[in-house]
Amino acid sequence: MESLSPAIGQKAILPSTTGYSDHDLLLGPVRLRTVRNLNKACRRLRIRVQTGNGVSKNAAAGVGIDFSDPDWKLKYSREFEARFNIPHMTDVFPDAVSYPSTFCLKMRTPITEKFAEGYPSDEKWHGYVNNNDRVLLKVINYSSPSSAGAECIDSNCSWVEQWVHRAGPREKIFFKPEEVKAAIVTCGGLCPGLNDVIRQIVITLEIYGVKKIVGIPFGYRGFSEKGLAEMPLSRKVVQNVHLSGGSLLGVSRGGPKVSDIVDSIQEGGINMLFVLGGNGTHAGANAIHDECRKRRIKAAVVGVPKTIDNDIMLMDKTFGFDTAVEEAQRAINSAYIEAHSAYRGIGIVKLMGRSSGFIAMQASLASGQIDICLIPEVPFNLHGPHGVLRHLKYLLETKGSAVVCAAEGAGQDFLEKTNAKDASGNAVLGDIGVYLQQEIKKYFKELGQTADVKYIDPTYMIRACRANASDGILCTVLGQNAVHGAFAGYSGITVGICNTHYVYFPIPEVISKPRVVDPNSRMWHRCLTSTGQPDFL
Ligand SMILES: Nc1ncnc2c1ncn2[C@@H]1O[C@H](COP(=O)(O)OP(=O)(O)O)[C@@H](O)[C@H]1O
Ligand SMILES: O=P(O)(O)OC[C@H]1O[C@](O)(COP(=O)(O)O)[C@@H](O)[C@@H]1O
Ligand SMILES: [Mg+2]
Repeated sequence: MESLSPAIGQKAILPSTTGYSDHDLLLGPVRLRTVRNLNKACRRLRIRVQTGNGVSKNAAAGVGIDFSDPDWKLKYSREFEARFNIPHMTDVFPDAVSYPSTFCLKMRTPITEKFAEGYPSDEKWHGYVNNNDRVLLKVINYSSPSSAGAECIDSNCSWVEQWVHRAGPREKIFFKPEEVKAAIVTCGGLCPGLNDVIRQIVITLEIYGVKKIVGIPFGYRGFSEKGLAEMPLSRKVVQNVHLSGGSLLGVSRGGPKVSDIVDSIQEGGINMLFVLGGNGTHAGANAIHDECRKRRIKAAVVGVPKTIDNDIMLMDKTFGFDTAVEEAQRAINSAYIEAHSAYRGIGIVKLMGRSSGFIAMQASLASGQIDICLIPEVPFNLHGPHGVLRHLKYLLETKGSAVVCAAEGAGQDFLEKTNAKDASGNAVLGDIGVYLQQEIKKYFKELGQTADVKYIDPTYMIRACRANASDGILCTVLGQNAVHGAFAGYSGITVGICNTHYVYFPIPEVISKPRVVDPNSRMWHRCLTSTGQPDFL
């Protein structure tokens, strides 16, 4: 490893291989020879090393801005507003006609069948969201770029307001309910809460007065594969679907070209499409939205982000994540019991998380039973004086047992690369859990010491289950807001929760890159505090 021995008061530039890069750190009176020592020193000096992740974020945020311009903040805010503008039907059809909303909870019974005489409205009802309502995207005013997790635009970390669009029902709608044919599709892997979202979309569409609602079977494939017919949906059909996990409609990876999907949309007369899926699905949804615009189809394409990995940018969390973390507790607790009851027992639990370690981090934090948490975002050594194996030896000597929680994507550098891809083009990863189990057994065998290693892989169990109560509520609000967004004439948008408020984002902003755990974040530091694990570097 590169040796670091800068003088006191000098700036240290760390090698990029450490996972920390390009940051400036004023050093105190500590001789620093390795990154490990530097990390220790940082803790002693109570200063934090800015991660590569955080710095690149900071640098990216301020790119192209002339900070000497006294109006730079105003200009930045304007550019931000333009970036987060949500596409509307009137962008393409300036003469599109709007109608008073049929979503008025004061006029629910009886639900009007015909709207020829005009739509019911109640002037006294103040349940609508104004198109100009906004929600603050960032709520922390960082006083310094060295504050944990600081996301700064300029070198002073100046406060600049960043607003995004508030979700909810609008007073004017751009679709006549009797002319709507709405379709719902669920793509990618399973996620707790898919049925809850489907249910809420159907129920809300019916409240608006929509009669033609269909489900597209088995993801985007349902648009093209022969023999897969649309599934008629109604409140009656979806009434109890949230009581079980999975997707009523089925899911799939891979599928037809975007142009074929749009052909199918056109042929089927679909003018509202609700797309439930992760980053891949949203890339598809945005492409469908673009293609619809190109063909001048008056359709609304609205996404609802679905991923237990929680790897979608800008939102507090995605639905299903909390449930997955909760389900993971059972596997962790079993691993703990096995390890704790065995003579020199070691439990390993592998949890989903292809490129983001949120499930492993939160599940470790929640359980309080994990000694070592390994995630894709934080490199680690297995062997050597500071490796995971040496620490396990220490744990067996001091505690008598140990439990490791590894995210699926952690430590992939140790495994042979196959370049295999799934039908959607996602990399198929090697099994880090099996590898850890083998290496741990080998290590203790070579030492001539006992280690009773148990590996638990609950992979599909944490997502093939019913949503818990908090996810159920999140699904409800997201599903309803997806329908409100479509009726309001927006398209190419997705719904999310942001600082506890519900918002609409333009799709490209949330899929520009996967959301990952920031190793400089307070949450990762809290996880390290809880497990007590060293840096493994
Ligand atoms: N860049 C893309 N453009 C269009 N469609 C995509 C794109 N990436 C993935 N898809 C499609 O989206 C669907 C789900 O993608 P996948 O990556 O499997 O799951 P997720 O949406 O959960 O990330 C698949 O049918 C896949 O073909
Ligand atoms: O075996 P499958 O169905 O491809 O799913 C496994 C993948 O599901 C995930 O939870 C993510 O799924 P999505 O892409 O659907 O969000 C990954 O962490 C994991 O690799
Ligand atoms: Mg994905």
